[in-house]
Parts: sequence; structure tokens; C-alpha cells
Amino acid sequence: MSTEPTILSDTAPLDLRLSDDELEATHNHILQFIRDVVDGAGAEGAVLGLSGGIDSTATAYLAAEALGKENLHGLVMPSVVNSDENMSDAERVAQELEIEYDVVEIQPIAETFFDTFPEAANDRMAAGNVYVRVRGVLNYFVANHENKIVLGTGNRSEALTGYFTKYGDQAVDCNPIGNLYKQQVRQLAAHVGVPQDLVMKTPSAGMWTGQTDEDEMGMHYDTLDAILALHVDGPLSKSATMDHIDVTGEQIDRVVELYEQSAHKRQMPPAPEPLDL
Ligand SMILES: Nc1ncnc2c1ncn2[C@@H]1O[C@H](COP(=O)(O)OP(=O)(O)OC[C@H]2O[C@@H]([n+]3cccc(C(=O)O)c3)[C@H](O)[C@@H]2O)[C@@H](O)[C@H]1O
Ligand SMILES: Nc1ncnc2c1ncn2[C@@H]1O[C@H](COP(=O)(O)OP(=O)(O)OP(=O)(O)O)[C@@H](O)[C@H]1O
Ligand SMILES: [Mg+2]
Repeated sequence: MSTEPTILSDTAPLDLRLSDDELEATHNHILQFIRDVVDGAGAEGAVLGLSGGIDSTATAYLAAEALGKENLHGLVMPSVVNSDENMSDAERVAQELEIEYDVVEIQPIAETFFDTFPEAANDRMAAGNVYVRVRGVLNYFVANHENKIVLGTGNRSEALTGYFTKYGDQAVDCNPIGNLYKQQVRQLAAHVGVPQDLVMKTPSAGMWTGQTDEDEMGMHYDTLDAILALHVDGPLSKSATMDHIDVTGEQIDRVVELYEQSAHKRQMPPAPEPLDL
């Protein structure tokens, strides 16, 4: 088992960290994946949004290594709901990696949407999703122009719970860390040299002031990861899961509910079956 000491919380019900060999194999697999997607698209590199959070930071480190720093373009896109700390961390990541980056203030763009439907502008979720979707449009604006692909930063924990904005941060060409639970994203990030303060930063979708993933989902990522790995992805029944790890039936039910309610986000938009006319 890998020895990084600070990836797991003290109360983590399950240690999902990869062994050193598994971690290095995963690292190389993701580097190759990024190169394959870019080459397969005939593209000249990649664009990604930098939020100062661990998912985009880890993805940026991996992509800079896979593609070369000159082929990665970062967009830092602040609005009134983003903390200055996160935005300066995002710039710090770009500067540390020596990649090209732009800071694009998206508040005026979002305000145009809010002015169009003022009655929706005070709806925290609807308005928050506007920020997320505006970022997606800008990522593709730059990518189209520069013959680059858009790198997603989604991880497995988010994908299985639907914890992303449909056609927002999920509007991407690939998700290099998409098979890693959050705990494993932190582990891989530390492994590729991401500074420790970013590795252990509190996750936030940055859709409204003070939002954190764990408050909104109602549980710590280490608990979520454990239930996903054993019960949603894995074969253990609810009772067997409760026998194995220190989680409640309510927590398991909540995760299953998130998983089932978000099925539509993991599929292409459905259409009626063709009629046999
Ligand atoms: N059964 C169904 N079949 C087909 N479509 C269905 C549907 N149920 C809802 N929908 C559609 O989906 C829409 C709701 O989905 P959506 O628009 O995504 O919005 P929603 O899931 O309500 O909100 C997004 C969630 O993702 C979180 N998030 C967003 C962005 C980034 C991050 C992060 O971690 O950084 C987290 C955010 O905090 C929030 O909890 C509905 O308005 C409807 O259009
Ligand atoms: N202000 C922002 N500027 C640029 N990109 C952003 C911004 N906010 C979010 N994003 C993009 O949206 C993605 C999804 O956000 P998400 O919060 O899930 O990831 P994160 O911020 O990288 O990590 P964490 O989940 O730990 O906060 C980010 O990884 C980033 O690519
Ligand atoms: Mg974030």
C-alpha cells in the first residue's frame, strides 16, 4: 500500500488507495489515454478550465506531462461566487506548469443570461448552472479555434452520483480521471507532484458562495467513495456493506438515490424506439 499519509480522512470507512505499482500503472495509462484522444481527434493539444480545485489541477498536471506544456491551454473563469483563493490557486497551477492561460471574467456573460430571465436569476441552482455552462461554451470556443480538444475533469464519484451540470462541466471530449474515486484522485495528484494544500483542499463546485460538495451531498467523499466502491460498483448488498464498513443504512440509501436519479446524465438523450411502420 502506498504510504502518502494525508490522503485519507481519519474517519474514512475504506482505504481505496492504489498500491505503488497500481498507481504508476494508472498514471501511465492516463497519460497514454490523453495522447490517444488528442491524436485520434487530429488535434494539436487540449483546453481545460482551471478552478484551483483538485480535479482540474490533477488533470492539468497529467495533461501537461502527456502532451507537453506548450500544447495545453488553461482558462481561469472567475465569477462573483468564486473565492479569490481558488482563482489565485488556479493561476498558480498554470504558472507552475508553465502552460498558456487566460483569465476570463464570466460575470458579465452570466448577467446577460440573468437579465433575460430575471425570475430565474435568484434560483441558486439554475443560476449556478449558468456559470458552469458558460465555462463550457468558452472552453469549446477556444478549442475549436486552436484545433484542440476539451479535457474534462470529472471523476468516478461525481459521475456515479450525477454531481455535475448536464451539458456544463460534463460537456467535454474526455475525462482522464473519470475512473478514479475522489480518494484516488487525491492520491494520484500527490504522486504527480501537486502541492499538498491543493491535494487536500475542500471540494467545491463554485456555483454559489460558500458551496461545498460534501455539505450539498450530505456526506464526506471518503464515505461516498466507500459506498460506491462496495455497493454501487461492487457486489455487496446493503447489509453486507454495513457489516464491512462503518456507514449507516441511510447513507447507503442516499448514495443509491443519487445514483438512480442521475441515470439520465450518464446516457445519450433518449428518443422513442423506431415504430415498425
Ligand atoms: N429523468 C430525467 N430524464 C431526462 N432529463 C432529466 C431527468 N431528470 C432531470 N432531467 C434534466 O436534468 C436537469 C437537471 O440537471 P442539471 O441541469 O445538471 O442540474 P442539477 O442536477 O439540478 O444540478 C447540478 C448538480 O451538480 C452539481 N455540480 C454541478 C457542477 C459542478 C459540480 C462540481 O462538482 O464541480 C457539481 C451541483 O452542485 C448540483 O448538485 C433538469 O432540469 C432536466 O432538464
Ligand atoms: N472558476 C472556474 N474557472 C475555470 N474552470 C472552472 C471554474 N470552476 C469550475 N471549473 C471547471 O469545472 C470543473 C468541475 O468543477 P469541480 O469543482 O468538480 O472540479 P475541481 O474544482 O477541479 O475540483 P473539486 O471538485 O475538488 O472542487 C473544474 O475541474 C474546472 O475544469
Ligand atoms: Mg471545484
